[in-house]
Amino acid sequence: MSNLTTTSAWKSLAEQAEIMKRKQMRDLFAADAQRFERFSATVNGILVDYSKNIVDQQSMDLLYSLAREAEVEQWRDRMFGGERINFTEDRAVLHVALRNRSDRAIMVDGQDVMPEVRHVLAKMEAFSTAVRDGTWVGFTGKLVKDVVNIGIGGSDLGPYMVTEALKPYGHPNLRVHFVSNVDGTHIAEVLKQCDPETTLFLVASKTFTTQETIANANTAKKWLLDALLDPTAVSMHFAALSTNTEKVREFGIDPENMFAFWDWVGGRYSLWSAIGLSIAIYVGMDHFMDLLEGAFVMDEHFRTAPLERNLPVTLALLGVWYNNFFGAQSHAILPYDQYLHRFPAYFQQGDMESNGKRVTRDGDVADYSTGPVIWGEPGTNGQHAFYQLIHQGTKLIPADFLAPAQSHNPLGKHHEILLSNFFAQTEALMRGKTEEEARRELEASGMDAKQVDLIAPHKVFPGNRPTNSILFPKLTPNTLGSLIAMYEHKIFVQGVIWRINSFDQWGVELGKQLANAILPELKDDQPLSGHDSSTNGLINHYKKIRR
Ligand SMILES: O=P(O)(O)OC[C@H]1O[C@@H](O)[C@@H](O)[C@@H](O)[C@@H]1O
Repeated sequence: MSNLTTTSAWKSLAEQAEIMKRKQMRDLFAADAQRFERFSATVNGILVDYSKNIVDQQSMDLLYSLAREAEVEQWRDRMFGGERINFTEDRAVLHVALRNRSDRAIMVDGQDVMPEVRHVLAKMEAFSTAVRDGTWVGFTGKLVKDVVNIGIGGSDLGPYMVTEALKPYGHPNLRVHFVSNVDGTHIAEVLKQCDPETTLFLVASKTFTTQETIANANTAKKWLLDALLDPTAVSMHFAALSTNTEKVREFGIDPENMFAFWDWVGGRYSLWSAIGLSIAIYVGMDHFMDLLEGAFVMDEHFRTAPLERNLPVTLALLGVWYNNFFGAQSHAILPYDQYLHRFPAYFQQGDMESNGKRVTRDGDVADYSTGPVIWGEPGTNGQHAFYQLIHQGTKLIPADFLAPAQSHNPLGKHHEILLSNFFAQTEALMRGKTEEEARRELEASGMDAKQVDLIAPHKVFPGNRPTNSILFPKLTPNTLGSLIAMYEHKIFVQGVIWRINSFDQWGVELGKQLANAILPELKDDQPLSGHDSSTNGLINHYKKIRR
């Protein structure tokens, strides 16, 4: 047995869960007029209402004890203190340093990293301002119109999500594009929209060795040079965002145009670093700094608030509650804001690459469930697609609903319609509809008794489906920064409780290794026999039909 499931907090939670499984949230609300006040909190203007969860005060108290027993506070302090908590890669975990807006030093190996952080921010400011105001021109003297970020995973998802989320703040004469997939279609379709004379490429790669990114960057370079015919043009149309100076130089990008970051910035936590240059160019450095500021406010809350009032901690514990005591396999993120349409995809990497682990810090295989499957789509689209299963299916799917009170596009009644759906969904998921209520409704519609018997069971909603509602005034850079940081710390806390290292990603390596072995085997049409029969069969079939 693992240490985790034998702790007293865990055992008490298991007993408590059995009690709570017999309760209905609608009864918990009826019994406690203060339930909303008790189970909601606001940080930096973001209201998180977690009252629509299958918990009572006793459940929450036990969850906070679990966090205490798991030493969440100590681990949090070790992260902020620059300790090498990512022990499998022997690295500190300091994305919080990137948005440290105070003058507090953040130390790694006895050295304050803040001067370097500020230096790169100043360089990003100078560069992004020059591109935005037209001081920076391309090889033929023309202004930049299209910025193409070439990167994948953490070097793509963050800047892509944020530039989509902050479109209302975007420069009117600049377009940003994101090329990630090694499928040539991705870059081909983007380049069709661009003119070599007015395009700036940002090659974003922490390692600068990622196969997809280097392939796309080489294609971009060729496309540029085929048009501009002079190798010196590269320095005016390419910048690199990376930790690997050597590889950047080898690729032919001017070190002047290199924006550095450090091994203590994980890929999926890197949008706050030089990887965010596309954000800074598109929305301007002031707004980028607001994004950092918002994250900093959440960092300070996470660092200093007692567990019982700590939002990331509370959200993490509720996730553990369903994941480990109610058998939930997934968690939905449902933004009622079209600008946040990439937010669920962003946290698919953020959460699943962090907590999709089965080996504990002690090297044992966990005998309990760890990170959930993260998924979601913006409301109201999701309502007309997969909410059926959330409402009436056999699976328990805890969900976060996010919405701004004010729209950037206040057209007619659109926003009220949107928000009425946001409020209605969590109410419906919590209350459900009893058989008696369903029957009464059908009878009132004039249906005869036989038909009512037939239809009523299908109209029953069991309810008791847990949700968090996250409501904020407006999707500003500052609020977005806080929201992202809130989820990052939630993931951190869960990783601590599950005793895993949330900061490595060895799980992506095996596929890379095998692809590298197969690539040379695809060169000629010789049939293969060295793999299993399925892999041989597929490759040999491909070789027959590829031309
Ligand atoms: O930024 P680079 O080094 O190109 O990595 C891009 C992505 O690669 C993947 O394999 C993962 O390891 C991700 O965490 C990472 O964000």
